[in-house]
Amino acid sequence: MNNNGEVLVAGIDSSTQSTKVMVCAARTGQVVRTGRAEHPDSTEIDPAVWWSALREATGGLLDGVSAIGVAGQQHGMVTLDDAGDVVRPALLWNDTRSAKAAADLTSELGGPQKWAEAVGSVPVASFTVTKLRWMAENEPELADSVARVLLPHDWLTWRLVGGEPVTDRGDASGTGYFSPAKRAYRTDILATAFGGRNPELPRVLGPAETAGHTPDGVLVSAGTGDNMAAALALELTEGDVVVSLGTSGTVFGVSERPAADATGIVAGFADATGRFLPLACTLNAARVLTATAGLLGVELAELDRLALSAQPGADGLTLLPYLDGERTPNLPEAAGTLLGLRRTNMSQENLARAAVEGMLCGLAAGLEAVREHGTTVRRVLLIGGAAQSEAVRTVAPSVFGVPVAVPEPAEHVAIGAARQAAWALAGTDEAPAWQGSVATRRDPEGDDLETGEAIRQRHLASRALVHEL
Ligand SMILES: Nc1ncnc2c1ncn2[C@@H]1O[C@H](COP(=O)(O)OP(=O)(O)O)[C@@H](O)[C@H]1O
Ligand SMILES: O=C(CO)[C@@H](O)[C@H](O)COP(=O)(O)O
Repeated sequence: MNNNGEVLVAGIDSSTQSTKVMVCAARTGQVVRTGRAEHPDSTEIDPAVWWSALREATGGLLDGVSAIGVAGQQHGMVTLDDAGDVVRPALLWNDTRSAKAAADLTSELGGPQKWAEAVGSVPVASFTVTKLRWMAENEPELADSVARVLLPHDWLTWRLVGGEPVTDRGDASGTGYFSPAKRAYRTDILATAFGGRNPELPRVLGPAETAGHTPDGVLVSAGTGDNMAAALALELTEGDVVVSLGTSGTVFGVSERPAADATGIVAGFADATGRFLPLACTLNAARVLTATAGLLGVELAELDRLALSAQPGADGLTLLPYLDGERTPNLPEAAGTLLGLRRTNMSQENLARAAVEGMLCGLAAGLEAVREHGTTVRRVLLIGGAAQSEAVRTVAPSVFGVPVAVPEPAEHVAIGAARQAAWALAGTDEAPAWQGSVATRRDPEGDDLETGEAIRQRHLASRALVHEL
């Protein structure tokens, strides 16, 4: 409670690049305090680093807070031994070493269709199940000492409350051994993947259930995956589709029905309310812009200025921005490609524009896929770090071909985790109605739709040419 007698809740977002904290009024969602701490740039990480970041980001902010919710980057493999100690550094969602394990597992279970039916998704290197297979094959002695497997948010929640580890449907649905439709683990799939081993899994809590209490008596909610938390913050209704531009680029909407896409483009996740969250994810989003800015030797604001001073289409330059490999399309070993260079178009402006367009085209393909799988797309809600970019905000409506709204404030994952905490505290059937955020909206104008379509088609043709897709 604060000095005005208002009940306070805290949401924590432990995502790829940083931990963010939002302390909010439980009744309205108004943000009263914020905190942040950075993570190292690596695809494997000792979970103790997340714990230090959580303590740093929350330092002094939790006084008077009645409930906490933790949202985390999805899929990361946290392995614990009998004593509860970490067996090896966590392998993160963007670590592609398990690409072959993913392909092997896909055929062993009878192909993509069987996987989509069993767990809602076809596994790629991001999924926890593939990382366990990789560990079983490459580190069998370490695998033998694994007594329990958790996800990043499960582990942090457990560090806060102790006792029996728990998770929620949303995050569990990204493991590859949980069926969102049946709301149950597939321990048979886990054992097959992990060389016959049967590690303990966290108990799956309902959306408003309590994970436990901190030693100071603060309630901790079930927590969830970062994309699920963002969906909870934005109170999505039919027709709203989120595009999140963080380390990953994600496209998702809330659905009453589970998805089962045998092409593997759309993952059939669960959300944090009891519904479903069909989602497409790219490995290359905000960092395409930071890497391009680095190459050009400019700050992000200057990258924006350069991109906006080039013509749409970057005078024929196309960047396939697979700088960290790619997940959608499934090209884990790919590198980036710049096509269409001419002496006359080799400018900083065109390269900056091609970076923005190339990143957004990857998301446009995801948008098309979620649409094909039954999600109505009336407008895009643009969130995540790179939604702060003026160039991204300007180019997105034409490349996506729909109106784009940019809600404020920006840390929606942490706000969603805080809303879940307020829900668990209230113990009501529905999450508390919060005031929501004001969004600035831009519609495609004039020739934007034709221009965007031409940019998308050129991107797809370039993809097909380089990667034989
Ligand atoms: N104005 C901006 N233009 C482009 N990128 C930005 C801008 N502001 C922040 N970013 C980028 O957003 C990323 C962080 O976004 P965030 O959603 O917090 O990522 P994650 O959740 O994956 O940790 C960083 O790569 C950062 O450089
Ligand atoms: O793997 C996925 C979604 O399936 C990623 O979206 C991760 O959940 C990481 O999110 P960010 O740190 O990029 O927000």
